[in-house]
Amino acid sequence: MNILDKIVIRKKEEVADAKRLISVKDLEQAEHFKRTPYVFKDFLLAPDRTGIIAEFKRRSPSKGLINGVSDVAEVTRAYNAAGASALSVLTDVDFFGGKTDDILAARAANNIPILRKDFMIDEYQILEAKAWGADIILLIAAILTPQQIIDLGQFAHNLGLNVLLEVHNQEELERSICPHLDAIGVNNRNLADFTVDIQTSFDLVNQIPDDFLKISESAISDPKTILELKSAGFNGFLIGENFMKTDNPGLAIQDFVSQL
Ligand SMILES: O=P(O)(O)OC[C@@H](O)[C@@H](O)c1c[nH]c2ccccc12
Repeated sequence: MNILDKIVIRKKEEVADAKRLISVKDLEQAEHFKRTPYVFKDFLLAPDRTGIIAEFKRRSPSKGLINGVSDVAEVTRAYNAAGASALSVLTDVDFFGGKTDDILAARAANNIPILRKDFMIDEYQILEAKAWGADIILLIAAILTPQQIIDLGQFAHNLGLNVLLEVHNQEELERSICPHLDAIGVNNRNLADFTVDIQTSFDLVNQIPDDFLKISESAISDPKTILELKSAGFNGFLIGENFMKTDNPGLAIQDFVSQL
């Protein structure tokens, strides 16, 4: 069984447990549930922002522990100050070391869009995202049917949330594209076997219709790569490990941005 299958099996248990602990009604009564989410596009295309979606990531199945000490509010504030267009906060507990409180902490410290980075399989998780103050949810084509993508995308849109669809190849892109998406992300990492190749982004960019924001995800470690991806047509760049693996992720992004 590959890692993605394992994550989804565990995720189903996690969601079932969460549903027993906190009712939909409770989520809907959360303070953040009333706020109007930020619009992803406004920040991704803002001339005074970099297009970088900077990720807070403690660990991953491929790399193990990346950063066990940094504080989420402090790091995300520094990402924001350095010109990140949006923040990505991993909330998966067992495989990525996330905590549900991480989004609440990032939300309290920032006024730019936050992506709830998780393996979404159930509407309940979208309600959680809204209740925690997130603005964008991720739908991963590799773990969802086309119908699930339509249903979850529509559900998120009805709550005013933005939707980022993640694909890894042309087949996933073709079968998953639907109107209930705002952005399409090409993951340069194959989540089934962890191999990385930036070329995946260059190969797929022209297959993505222009009505969606185009985002290149993972394995970006060189400012030059951003310039190349930009000229190929990408609007956004999702970066985690390159910053989080350092002692000071906030300083790392500042240094990176100064080279753009
Ligand atoms: O740390 P990196 O290589 O910069 O990658 C960030 C982000 O793209 C990656 O964490 C990611 C992309 N898609 C995901 C889906 C689930 C969990 C994690 C991810």
